[in-house]
Amino acid sequence: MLRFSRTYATKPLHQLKCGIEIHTQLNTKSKLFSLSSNNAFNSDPNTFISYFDIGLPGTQPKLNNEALLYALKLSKALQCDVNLDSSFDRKHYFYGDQPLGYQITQHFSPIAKNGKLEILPELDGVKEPLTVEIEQLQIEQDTGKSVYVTETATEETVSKIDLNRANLPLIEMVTKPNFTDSNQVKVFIKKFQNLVRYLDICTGDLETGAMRIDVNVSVDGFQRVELKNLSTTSSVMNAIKYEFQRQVKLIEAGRGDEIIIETRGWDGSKTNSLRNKESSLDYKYFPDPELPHILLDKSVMEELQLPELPDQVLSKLINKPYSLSLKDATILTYDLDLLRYYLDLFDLAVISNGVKNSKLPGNFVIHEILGNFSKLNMRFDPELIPVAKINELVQLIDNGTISNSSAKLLLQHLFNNNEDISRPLSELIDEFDLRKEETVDNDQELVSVCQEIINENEKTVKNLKKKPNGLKFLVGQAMRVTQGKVNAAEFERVFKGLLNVE
Ligand SMILES: Nc1ncnc2c1ncn2[C@@H]1O[C@H](COP(=O)(O)OP(=O)(O)OP(=O)(O)O)[C@@H](O)[C@H]1O
Ligand SMILES: [Mg+2]
Ligand SMILES: [Mg+2]
Repeated sequence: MLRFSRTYATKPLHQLKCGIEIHTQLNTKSKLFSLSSNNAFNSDPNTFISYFDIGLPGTQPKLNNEALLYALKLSKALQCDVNLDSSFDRKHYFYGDQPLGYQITQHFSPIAKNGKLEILPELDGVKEPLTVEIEQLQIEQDTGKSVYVTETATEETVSKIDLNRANLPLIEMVTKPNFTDSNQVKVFIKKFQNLVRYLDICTGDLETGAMRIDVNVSVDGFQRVELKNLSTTSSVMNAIKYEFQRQVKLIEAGRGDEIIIETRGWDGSKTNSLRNKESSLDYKYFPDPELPHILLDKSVMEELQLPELPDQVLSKLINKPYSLSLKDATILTYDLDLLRYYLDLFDLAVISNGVKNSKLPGNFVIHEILGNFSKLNMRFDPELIPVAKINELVQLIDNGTISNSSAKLLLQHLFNNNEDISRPLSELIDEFDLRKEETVDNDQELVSVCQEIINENEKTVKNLKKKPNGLKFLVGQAMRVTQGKVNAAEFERVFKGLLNVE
């Protein structure tokens, strides 16, 4: 018989270690070192370029202060030590999409170091807390794009170059290798994405390349491998899992030394070597003589104001007066438009108009409104259903004019017949006969409806002890009979009384 000691059985056999690098493209008005517009996404190739962007001799870089401001905002949000004297360096390599022959980056003296981002059980739904240490932030230029096209006439593959992206501002953020499982990486990416959106410095989208992630993976202290071309969070996760397994197999076969420092790509199902250490370039870094140092006064960081950040918003939402579940609060923080809509509704309905059931705004926005948008296959759009309308609806439920289910029907109607948005709700309520009837409000009436349903569903009633879900079925029947004019909770109460169940 096999015996495992307690520690042996619970300790993972192999230790994963991961550090990540994220390139964040800043949504400034102009490029990093020129005045061409930073608005090139989806436009014709080579239409957003200046002489400097394409590397014409004699042109000189001038730092865009807006990009610097964005970098400082991110540094502050990540609690970094900001460097009061940072500078730019040239990283040399030859490639068609890099016309200068070098990339301007911050190699020797980056803008910020030693930050952190906390992953917390109470806000991020993880089991263990994790402090992700930020090694550094550096400001650098983006490169152009190479596009490979096969000409139909000659069947020759040619490489075309689009320099719209050249010289766009990027921040490279490098974490320490603090991650020990892929889920932590996923949570971190989501958190970072949300952070840059709240700071309004980047769209945070991976699909468009506005955010690009490289992951470094090592196992049991062997060499690290860098993974590139990861354009979705799921490809990041899958690539880490695949690479972990690949390295574990080598280690278990006693071939751990074959794991070499290299860059590997992800093709959707496996990682493939792109370049190894021997072929890695010597970038011959040296300080850019054309760019002055960035000299900052200490007071700049103290005076820099940040907007409310995602973690602060999340804590606000799960506490009074909102008291949302972590899950619902998280959904709201992922979409700034939806968050504003919810807060406006809560303000109007609960704070200004005294709606007693403070759960109604959350239930309507997160479940009903989002549900209707997703049925229509649409992104949330606050224009389609004005918040004032939902405020009215919520009040009508709260003061007992209509039931919850009638309100949901009404909302669905407004989604499907958007022209009715301008009609008063009272008119629609009368038209569809949704007003709660006084007689139905009366317990006697409810009892007789429920009794009839009990008589018609003997089997469900008999099995109720074994299958308590049967109660929901009975309530559903009663709702159907009364066309949703009575709340489900009312019926549940009467059924429980008549059937003597808890
Ligand atoms: N043993 C390790 N296992 C996994 N990751 C590691 C390990 N050691 C370092 N890393 C990670 O590797 C990354 C190194 O990034 P950094 O930008 O400093 O250098 P680089 O990858 O060599 O340069 P480049 O920017 O040219 O890719 C960091 O995210 C760091 O956390
Ligand atoms: Mg790297
Ligand atoms: Mg790097």
